[in-house]
Amino acid sequence: MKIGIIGATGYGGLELIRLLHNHPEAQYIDLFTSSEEGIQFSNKYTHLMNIYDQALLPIEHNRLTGYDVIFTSTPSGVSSEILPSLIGRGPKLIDLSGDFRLKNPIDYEQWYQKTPAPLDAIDRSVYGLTEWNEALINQASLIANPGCYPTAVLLSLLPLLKENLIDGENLIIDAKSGVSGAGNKPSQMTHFSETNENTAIYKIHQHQHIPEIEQAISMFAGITSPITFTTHLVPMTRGILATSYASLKPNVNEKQLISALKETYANHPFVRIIEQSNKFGTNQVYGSNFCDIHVKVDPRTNRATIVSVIDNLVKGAAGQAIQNMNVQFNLNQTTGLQQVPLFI
Ligand SMILES: NC(=O)C1=CN([C@@H]2O[C@H](COP(=O)(O)OP(=O)(O)OC[C@H]3O[C@@H](n4cnc5c(N)ncnc54)[C@H](OP(=O)(O)O)[C@@H]3O)[C@@H](O)[C@H]2O)C=CC1
Ligand SMILES: CC(=O)N[C@@H](CCC(=O)OP(=O)(O)O)C(=O)O
Repeated sequence: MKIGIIGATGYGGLELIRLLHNHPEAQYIDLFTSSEEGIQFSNKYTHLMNIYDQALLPIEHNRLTGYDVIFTSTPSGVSSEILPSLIGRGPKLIDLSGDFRLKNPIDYEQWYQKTPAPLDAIDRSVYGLTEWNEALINQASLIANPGCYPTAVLLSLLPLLKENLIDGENLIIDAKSGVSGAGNKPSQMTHFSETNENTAIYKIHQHQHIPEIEQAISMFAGITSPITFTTHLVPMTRGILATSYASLKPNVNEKQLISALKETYANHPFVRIIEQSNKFGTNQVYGSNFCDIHVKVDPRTNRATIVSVIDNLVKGAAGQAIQNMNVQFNLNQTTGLQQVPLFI
C-alpha cells in the first residue's frame, strides 16, 4: 500500500508512523508537512534515525490522488479544506480531526468555532468507531475517526444503553486525559509548570466532544438525551480514563451489565472486559490499541460506575485509524496493531 500522512510531525502523525512501521501492507509511506518542507524527518525526530530518514514533502493537492490511503492528522479546520476534493478519486481518506464527525454543520460551528466542512463531504463521511460501524467503514471513502474521549466513553456505554440496562437520560461522565491529548503545540494550559503537580478541569460544559458523544449515542443506541461530560487534564503524557455514572433500569443487576459487555465484544479483540479489578488504570493499555472496561454496581444507590481506559494516541487516534484502514482493505482488524501494552 502507498500511504500518505498529512500532519506527520504531530503526535497523532508520529503514532501513525510508529504503528505503520510494523504493518505488513504499509510498504511505502510519504510524510507531508505544511511548515517544514525538505527537512530530513530523522533530524527532527532522532528516535526515527535509520528508520525514517526521508525528507518531509509539501502538500500538493493534485499529487494526493496517487496514494491508496491518506491520513490527515491535523488541527481542526485543515482537513475540511484538503479532503473534500479527493473523495472518490482514488485514495481512502482517514481523518483524525473533528472536521467530519458532526453531521450537523451548525453543531461544528458552535462547538469548534470554525467554518464547517462542505455538507456533501460531511454526508459522505462515515464515523469510524470500528467496533460499532464496521459495515459502513468497509465501504467508506472518507472516515471521520472518533475523538479520543468519545472512543473511551462510547465503547463502555453503548452496549449498556443499547440493551436498555442503564438510564440514558441522566448520564454523568467524568473523563481524564494525559497532556499529549492536546497535541505538540505548546500552550499555557500544557506548559510543564501548569500541568506538573496539578489536575485541572477544563472546557466545562463546552467540550467539543459533547455533541460527538450525544450524536453517537443517538446513532447506535437510539437515545437522544443531553449528557453531562467533564474533562480533566492530569500530569501524565498518555492515557484516558473515563468514568460514567448511570442509574440501573428496573430489575437490572451487575451480572447483566457484564454479560452485555462481554457479548457485544466477544469477537472484538481490542475491547477487554475486566471483571476482577482492585486496580484499574491507564498504564494497562499504554502504547496499545486496547480499550479496557470495568463495571461495578453500587447496591446502596442502584447506580453503575462504568470505567474505561485507552491510550489516547493509539485506540483514541492512530491505532483506531489503522484499524479502520484494515477494515476498508478487508484485512484482519488486528493487522499491525498487536503491540503488548508498555506497562512500566
Ligand atoms: N493528540 C490526541 O490524543 C488526539 C488528537 N486528535 C486530533 O487529531 C488531530 C491531530 O492531533 P495532534 O497530532 O495531537 O496535533 P499536533 O498539534 O501534535 O499535530 C498537528 C500537525 O498538523 C500539522 N498542521 C498544522 N497546520 C496545518 C495546516 N494548515 N495544513 C497541514 N498540516 C498542518 C502540523 O505539522 P506541520 O507544521 O509539519 O504541517 C502538526 O504537526 C487534531 O485534530 C486532534 O484534535 C484526535 C484524537 C486524539
Ligand atoms: C488533553 C486535551 O486537551 N485533549 C483535547 C482532545 C483533542 C481532540 O481529540 O479533539 P478533536 O479531535 O475533537 O479536535 C481536548 O480536550 O480538546
